[in-house]
Amino acid sequence: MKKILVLNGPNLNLLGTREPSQYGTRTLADVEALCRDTAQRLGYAVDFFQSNWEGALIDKIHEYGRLHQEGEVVGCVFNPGALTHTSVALHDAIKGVAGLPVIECHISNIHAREPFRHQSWVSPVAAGIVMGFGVDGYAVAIEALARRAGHPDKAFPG
Ligand SMILES: O=C1C[C@@](O)(C(=O)O)C[C@@H](O)[C@@H]1O
Repeated sequence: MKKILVLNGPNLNLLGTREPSQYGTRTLADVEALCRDTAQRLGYAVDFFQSNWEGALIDKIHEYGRLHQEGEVVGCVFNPGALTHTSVALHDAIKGVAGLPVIECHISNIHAREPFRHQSWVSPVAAGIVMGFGVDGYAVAIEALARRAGHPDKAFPG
């Protein structure tokens, strides 16, 4: 079964208790279950990873860039957290593994928030962006990757 990497950056381990008015009450474990269910329905497996460390996220992007070239991985759903707004290194990592489709995913609509959140270093190198749908956005991003990978019949049922 081909894989989708779901990658989460800093502070997303706190989901459930972190600013619930902004991010809701579902935990990262709930997000993982949602991602696994959605991917399984579409015929994919999920590798799920969270880190508060920029370098660990960069290493994962490099690793899954290689796995994508080998045909094992169809893409990555990436919520970079606050690194979205600061990290040229993540921008370069995604650019450096050109070919790995990365869907940038945010729980909140970053454009409806503070001005410092309006800039994303990831957007220019993303295959697509999902934001503002709460944690359901992860499922939307996985379905979008499945469509990209050539299973339009299985994506967005109903
Ligand atoms: O950590 C996060 C979460 C976030 O990426 C989101 O999912 O809405 C938005 C970022 O601005 C913030 O720093």
